Amino acid sequence: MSSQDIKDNPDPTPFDYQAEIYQKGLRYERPPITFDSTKWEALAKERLSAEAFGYVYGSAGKRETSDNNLAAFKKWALIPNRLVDSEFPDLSIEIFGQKYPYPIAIAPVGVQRVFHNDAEGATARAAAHEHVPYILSTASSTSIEKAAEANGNGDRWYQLYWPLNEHNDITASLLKRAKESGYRVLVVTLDTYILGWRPSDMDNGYNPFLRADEIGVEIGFSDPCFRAHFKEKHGKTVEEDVSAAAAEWARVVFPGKSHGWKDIKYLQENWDGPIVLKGIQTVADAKKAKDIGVQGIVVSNHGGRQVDGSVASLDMLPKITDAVGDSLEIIYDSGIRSGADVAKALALGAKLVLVGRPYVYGLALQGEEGVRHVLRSILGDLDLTLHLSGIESVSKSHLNKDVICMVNGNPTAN
Ligand SMILES: Cc1cc2nc3c(=O)[nH]c(=O)nc-3n(C[C@H](O)[C@H](O)[C@H](O)COP(=O)(O)O)c2cc1C
Ligand SMILES: O=C(O)C(=O)c1ccccc1
Repeated sequence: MSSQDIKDNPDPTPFDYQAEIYQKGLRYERPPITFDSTKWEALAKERLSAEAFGYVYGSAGKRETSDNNLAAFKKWALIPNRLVDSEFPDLSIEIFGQKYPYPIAIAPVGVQRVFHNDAEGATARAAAHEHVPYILSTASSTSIEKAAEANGNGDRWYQLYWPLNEHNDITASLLKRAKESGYRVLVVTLDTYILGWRPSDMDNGYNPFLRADEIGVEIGFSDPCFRAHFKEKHGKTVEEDVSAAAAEWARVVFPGKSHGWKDIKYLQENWDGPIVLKGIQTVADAKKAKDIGVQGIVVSNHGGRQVDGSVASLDMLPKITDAVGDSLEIIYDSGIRSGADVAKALALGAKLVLVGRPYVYGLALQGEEGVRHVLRSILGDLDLTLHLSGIESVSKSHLNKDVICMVNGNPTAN
């Protein structure tokens, strides 16, 4: 066997991955990146510039929300059940009418050229290889079409940073491009109509989105409607003044003003497919999402990057699931760092969980292979965590109070 073993196996299960790692270990072959998920951040810090690391690691204000997100997972504990006569767990889920082998997806993350030259292309390829849905950010360094090409036969979703109504023509153009390039689900991010107060980026004077070297503006610069708008307003083409064009694109997608609930209708009229609202943190908003007729929500606080001093996203998950879980698909992000974290979010009501910063660290460390490593690590960890807890499938762990309890509190398991 060669070091190509894992790559040559077109469909290794997470368990195959673990077995091959130990076999290679017998031949003194060590994996290029650690399996200790708590170390990826520090390794990425060594690799990236201070600005780039500050950008991904950075959070709003004193990092309280970010810290709360991580601490919230420690308030819950899995409870292993014994003598459950079962095979390896079935990790598959069905969401929006499609079956997926695993309950995780790639969170939308902008400006990926900051982290690796292969940028979104690497992430989109890694996601397709690992059969994990890929979500492309509007703030990407790669166009909608090129990311789709890299993602190939993978399942892809498009995350919209939503221009105000006066720019509905640009919104319609982005949606049309996404549809034509095979993006299936529309994810509308509601919590970032302007960037939060982020001390690390401000200390570095660093906003990659404003940079004219096409780090986060590729989707705008390749959009015919945005190009026409820029020409009309500035009397020049995008290429004739890339700095002004980058600033204009930033104004269009981060206008500093939020839409209202009534505006969702426009998206429903212009997107033929499931719509998911990302950034929901209250039961009241979850109910509004349900009433307005979208298909899903992402319970998320943007990894604590927007509002400091706020509630952990995980703390809101059970409440929101109780209120709307039977009428909407509930997706979760903010603070997922390991397989056990995924298992906890599933038990507390999420159908699907988005992995954010960890895969960005993988991308920084080793491009496409690094992202694949992080996804396989989290999945392998999840697989064994469920199996060794006597949980036969992801669907059985969903909302199952027999597999999770609160530490130092209730509700406890039976
Ligand atoms: C560097 C970075 C860029 C991000 N860019 C976007 C984005 O363009 N669109 C979006 O909806 N969310 C974006 N997010 C938020 C993620 O989708 C996700 O909500 C967050 O990373 C979850 O928190 P966690 O990574 O701490 O688990 C970004 C997050 C990071 C770390
Ligand atoms: O940094 C972020 O959290 C984010 O959403 C974003 C905003 C602008 C450009 C790229 C990502």
